[in-house]
Amino acid sequence: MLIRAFIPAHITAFFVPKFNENPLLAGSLGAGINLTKGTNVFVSVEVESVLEKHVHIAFNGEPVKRKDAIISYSVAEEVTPQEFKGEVEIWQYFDFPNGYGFGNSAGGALGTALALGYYFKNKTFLQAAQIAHKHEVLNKGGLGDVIAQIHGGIEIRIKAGAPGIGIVDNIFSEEYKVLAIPLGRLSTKEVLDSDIIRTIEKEGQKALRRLLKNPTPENLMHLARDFAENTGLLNGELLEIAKEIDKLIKLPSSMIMLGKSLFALLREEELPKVQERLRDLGIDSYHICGIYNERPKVGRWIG
Ligand SMILES: Nc1ncnc2c1ncn2[C@@H]1O[C@H](COP(=O)(O)OP(=O)(O)O)[C@@H](O)[C@H]1O
Ligand SMILES: CC(C)(COP(=O)(O)O)[C@@H](O)C(=O)O
Repeated sequence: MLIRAFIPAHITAFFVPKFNENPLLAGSLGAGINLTKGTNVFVSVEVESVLEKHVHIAFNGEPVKRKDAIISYSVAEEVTPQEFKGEVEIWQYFDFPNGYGFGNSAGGALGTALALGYYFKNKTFLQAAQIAHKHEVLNKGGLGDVIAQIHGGIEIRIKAGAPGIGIVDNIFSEEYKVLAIPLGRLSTKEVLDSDIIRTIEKEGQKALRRLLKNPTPENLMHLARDFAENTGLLNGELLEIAKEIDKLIKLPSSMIMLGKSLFALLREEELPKVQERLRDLGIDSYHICGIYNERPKVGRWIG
């Protein structure tokens, strides 16, 4: 039996890290957007063909070693029952590159947890999601991606913590397209461990306060851009490209936390001009997606 889980990519607009020794109480406040593109995880299980439990993970069809996918491996080992003997194969396919701020590590972890929970019927949705959150936080892959991904939509994290503990709200929105431009990697772990984190906390709190007073997608983009520039994370070439895009659309573009990537909310009619400009700038790898307003999907996969 093949199980498939779809987890939306999640882009963070701004955030306030909330560290805690208990990973279920750790997380983040902030806001972000779930996309119609993301991570598909396929799980197949073969029972009793071997004397022990074997877990294999592949990213986009290529097998990955345990140390390169420690988050998903840890999740798989915890969700698969201890006494289980057999082969567990986990195939993760990403629409966006790893490490560019699209929450791939969380998507892979959550997809793995939900698909295995579905197969073994040994966890509830929230129990599986908490295991994904725990390993994501312990390995500093992210803080608030998992809880944001299970809520969908344009989200505001108003109380930090794991799924079932933190609180996520949603902003009402008209039809917007999301332009996402992956331009480079930025290690989430390195940023979370660095000194910028103090400025991130201050700027993130300010943005959250202002967003809750005026909770619109338009305000979100203005606050995201202020956060990105005031923290100094958005600079150099990335900032130059953002300014080019801003000349063509109504709302400011901003930086995807935490990756060297940009995003913008735009109307269908604004697209052709932006696409033309991106072509002129020599940027051909960008994505246009919708906002994903549902919960992640998990179920039996037939063909
Ligand atoms: N699906 C996954 N499962 C486990 N680990 C992952 C997965 N995707 C990415 N990682 C790990 O996380 C690192 C990138 O983390 P992060 O910067 O949070 O990326 P992203 O912004 O895509 O979430 C990668 O270098 C890789 O080691
Ligand atoms: C911004 C970040 C801390 C990291 O995001 P990513 O690099 O996409 O895993 C996120 O998890 C959040 O809490 O908002």
